[in-house]
Amino acid sequence: MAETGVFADLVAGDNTFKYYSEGEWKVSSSGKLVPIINPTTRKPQFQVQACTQEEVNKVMESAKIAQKSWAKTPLWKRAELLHKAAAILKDHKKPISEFLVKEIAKASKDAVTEVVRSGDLVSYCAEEGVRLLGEGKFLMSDSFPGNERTKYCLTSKIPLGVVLAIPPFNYPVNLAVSKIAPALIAGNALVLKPPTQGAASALHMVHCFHLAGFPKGVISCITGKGSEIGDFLTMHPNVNCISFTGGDTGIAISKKAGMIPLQMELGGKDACIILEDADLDLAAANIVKGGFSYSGQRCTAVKVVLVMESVADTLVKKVNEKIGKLTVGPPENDCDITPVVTESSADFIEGLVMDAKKKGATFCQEYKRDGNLISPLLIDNVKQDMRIAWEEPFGPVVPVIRISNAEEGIHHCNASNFGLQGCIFTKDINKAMLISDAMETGTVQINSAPARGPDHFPFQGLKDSGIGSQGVTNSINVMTKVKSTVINLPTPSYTMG
Ligand SMILES: NC(=O)C1=CN([C@@H]2O[C@H](COP(=O)(O)OP(=O)(O)OC[C@H]3O[C@@H](n4cnc5c(N)ncnc54)[C@H](OP(=O)(O)O)[C@@H]3O)[C@@H](O)[C@H]2O)C=CC1
Ligand SMILES: O=C(O)[C@H](O)COP(=O)(O)O
Repeated sequence: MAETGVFADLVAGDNTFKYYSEGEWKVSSSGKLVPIINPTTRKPQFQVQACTQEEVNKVMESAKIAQKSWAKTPLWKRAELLHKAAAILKDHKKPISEFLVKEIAKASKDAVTEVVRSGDLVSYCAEEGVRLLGEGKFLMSDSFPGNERTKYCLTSKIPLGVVLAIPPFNYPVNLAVSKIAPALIAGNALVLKPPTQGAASALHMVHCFHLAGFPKGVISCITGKGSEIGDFLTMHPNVNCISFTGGDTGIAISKKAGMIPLQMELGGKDACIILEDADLDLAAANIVKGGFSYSGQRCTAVKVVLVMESVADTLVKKVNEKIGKLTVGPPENDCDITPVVTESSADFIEGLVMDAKKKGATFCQEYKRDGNLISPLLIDNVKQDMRIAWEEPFGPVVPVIRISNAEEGIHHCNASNFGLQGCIFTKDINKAMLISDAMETGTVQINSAPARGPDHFPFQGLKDSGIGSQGVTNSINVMTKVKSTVINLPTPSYTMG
């Protein structure tokens, strides 16, 4: 593993890494380490520091101080540093991706893609920030009834202060930089709490920002179990904004957080509605890609297929043919289906599968599990009383519900407590638009599986799927607020024509 060379500073011992505070790599005074279990071997692979509350306080204090001078750093210089970090990150895609393979069992080629995509996101954000934050608004008072032109209002976007970023395990690098880059370009300081599974990759990514030369305290990284230090972090008085991606934890955080802006991207039960006129080959390919990439551990995975009864047999056959070609095995071998992240996650998935079996669903493949490795499974004839109709497996299992009209599909989608994305397969764009408008989700894809990317697209969930919107531009907006200065003139002044 990449323990030497450019990453030597963050190594605290054999497969053990430091946390990042005040521009330095440090060992926690707690003397405690948090193990990261390799999902494939189910044995401890790495260890990170279990940071203490005092260490969190120190990070927050230095972030607060550093932010003041960072906000006064010219925008072009902030962008320059981000471009530099992006380049360093991409240069080190190989070692960082190796950590992703070992700690979250992401297939090698997908792990490399995640790091490259992250570098691109950071650069794009630097560019977008320069344009977006370099502009303000100029309003004149006489457009509002009863006013003369005596007031000129100048607005600009200013940073919030300290942004706390908490990403989930499935994209520990990409979903971290999607919070870090917009926060930094906007002049905020950023404190990262990476997911425990994914912390080693995230720490190595943070080191790329260190190598780029960000001033001390502008970016920091606290490690430890969310269940132990999470509340202390999210309720810390120095935090001025929380950007969180993950599961129901986000709902709890939003109830506890103070009066600060929240950006929450939570779970999903993305529905895939297939109409009679759909291109079934295209639909089948997207169900397999959407439902099974990274073993279904994506918030945007296809999590329920709602297909018209008249084409259901043909569609299921086509999907099964493709599932039969998926490779199942370790991430090192670039298999399509790799072990799910934890044993408890595999147990949860198995619970959903067994419930469907007990209630009479049709299994298109035999259910197979070896440790955390679950073989891909399509479950047909799923009924409303089955848990898998409503809950997200976050694993390689896709339920199929047969419907007799589009309204049934829309109804099922909208009855969910989630509302992240959804998709429709049809050749009739007029029908697609009507269904899209009726679906209560943040995004609807027409003739493609749900997806967050490209990373500059808006990405948001309704209902329990989130608060606010992500995507490069929206994240910069969430992490800034508007400041106005009004020039009051003693007499009205009109520009001569
Ligand atoms: N909408 C979206 O964009 C996405 C949504 N998700 C959803 O996330 C879930 C799976 O991801 P997973 O990582 O397991 O999600 P979790 O909600 O369990 O964890 C997400 C992050 O929160 C941290 N955390 C845990 N407890 C607390 C706490 N009390 N306070 C603050 N932070 C805490 C975790 O740290 P630690 O690891 O140390 O526990 C981790 O960094 C699924 O439900 C999925 O749908 C996932 C990806 C994207
Ligand atoms: O966490 C997730 O699952 C992602 O936000 C989904 O991203 P993707 O659609 O680009 O895989």
